[in-house]
Amino acid sequence: MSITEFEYKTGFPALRLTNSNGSASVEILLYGAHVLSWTTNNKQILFLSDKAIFAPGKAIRGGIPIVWPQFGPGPLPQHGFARVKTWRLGKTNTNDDVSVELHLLHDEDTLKIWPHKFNLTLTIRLKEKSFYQELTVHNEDNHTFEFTSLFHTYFTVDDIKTTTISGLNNVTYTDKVDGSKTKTETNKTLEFTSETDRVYNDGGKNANPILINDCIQVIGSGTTSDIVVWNPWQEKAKGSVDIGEHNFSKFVCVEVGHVHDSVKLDKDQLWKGSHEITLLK
Ligand SMILES: O=P(O)(O)OC[C@H]1O[C@H](O)[C@H](O)[C@@H](O)[C@@H]1O
Repeated sequence: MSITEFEYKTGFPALRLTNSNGSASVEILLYGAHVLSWTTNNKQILFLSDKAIFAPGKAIRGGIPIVWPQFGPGPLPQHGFARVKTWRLGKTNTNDDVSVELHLLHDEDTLKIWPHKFNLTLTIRLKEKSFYQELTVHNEDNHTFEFTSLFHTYFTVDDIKTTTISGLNNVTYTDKVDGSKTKTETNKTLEFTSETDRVYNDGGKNANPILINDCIQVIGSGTTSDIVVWNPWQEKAKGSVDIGEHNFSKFVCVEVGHVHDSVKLDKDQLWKGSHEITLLK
């Protein structure tokens, strides 16, 4: 079991966590507390675009961006600022499962655009077949603040056209590619034939775990029970500088979080949200 510090590309301090027999590893940038890669059983689970842009202030296309304190468009930049800030390494543990804690504290720049004092801790834990992330939000201000939060995970798939997702049957969702209409999932298994951008409200309350291709299981916590499912499809991927037409079929985003409404966090209070991803076979 080890934790190694290294530099990713030029100027991006990074960490590599490896389990005891070397069969699983994860790579994390301090920039965005961004998980770039998770391999287990010699299989890369996450998708990272070959056109991803690594530059200060830019979001990285692929891996697991942390969406906080705002999901989607709004008064703040799209998906908030946590994914484009540099986090600080805190506690590490190599005794049981290998894990690290990363921290992000409010600063002059965040206070200018979001006038609330916060302290975020992201715990990342690697087990042999699974990977766990937990975000703790501490309200360090003297008033209540609100936020939405999401683990924006990009999963690598052989072909989006043959990809299936199960576990969402009967769950209500907002269809962002159909005028944000509210619908109920009628399919036992979700398949992809066109651009898909859906916010399943309280998806996680549904007792079923989410399964991607019957092989990867995704589970949120009680506080993170919404599931966003996204693939931009060919045209939008072509128009996106950091995706590219050739990449649209290679990934699906299955994102666990709390986005159907805002979390209201009182002063001095803590909020925790997590997800666990397991390779079943
Ligand atoms: O391009 P980004 O800002 O990273 O957002 C990528 C996607 O994130 C989520 O999945 C949203 O539901 C989509 O509407 C959005 O297009």
